[in-house]
Amino acid sequence: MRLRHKPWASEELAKRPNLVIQQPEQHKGNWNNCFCTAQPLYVEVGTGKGKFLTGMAKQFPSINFIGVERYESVLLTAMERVEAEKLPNVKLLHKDVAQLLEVFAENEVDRFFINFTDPWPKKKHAKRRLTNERFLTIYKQLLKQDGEIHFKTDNQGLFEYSLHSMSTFGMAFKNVSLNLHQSGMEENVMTEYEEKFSAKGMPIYRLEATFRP
Ligand SMILES: C[S@@+](CC[C@H](N)C(=O)[O-])C[C@H]1O[C@@H](n2cnc3c(N)ncnc32)[C@H](O)[C@@H]1O
Repeated sequence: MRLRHKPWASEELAKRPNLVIQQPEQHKGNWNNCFCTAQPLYVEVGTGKGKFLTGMAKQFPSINFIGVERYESVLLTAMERVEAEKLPNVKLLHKDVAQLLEVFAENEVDRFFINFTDPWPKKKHAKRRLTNERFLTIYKQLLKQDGEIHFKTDNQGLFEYSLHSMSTFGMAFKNVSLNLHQSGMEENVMTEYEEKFSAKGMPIYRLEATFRP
């Protein structure tokens, strides 16, 4: 992702504390209190500019959504998008996914979405992939008993790596697709990157996975 440095981003994000949660650690175990309604909690890691999050929150008002993103300049666009739609069921966190154990309690999350995460193709960078065992350990602790991970990517290498990484971790799969847009799946909300890659004719890979089959 090409990042445009926005030195004012931090200040802008801090002006919307009801949307961009400033000290998320304080809400650990009580995220439902941050929303108008107590309902299932879905978290998108590496949310980017928030297109998927916003689309999902509109489509599923009876779910609470949190988007996690480590770059403020990107999160700012997500914030503007969510604000424009006036969505009561979305919050944003400026955090690295590696820090999520500080922010959520065990069994607090119903679903994680990992969309078009950076593939980090070099072997020496494998630990940075959001489907590496380092991150799976975190998701496992935070997910409820029947919680799921939904993963989409355009990158065949990352998809194969993730299937291997998740199955080595003992996870079970369902609804695996090697060409999502030809699979007839309804209700697919496209992400920013998904739109870009599918417009170029690239197949989109997708899977759903659980830790406790
Ligand atoms: C390639 S973009 C995809 C954005 C969006 N999910 C989409 O599909 O359009 C990946 C995003 O994940 C974020 N990201 C990658 N690793 C992260 C991490 N460890 N913690 C938080 N965000 C991360 C990046 O900053 C970037 O915004």
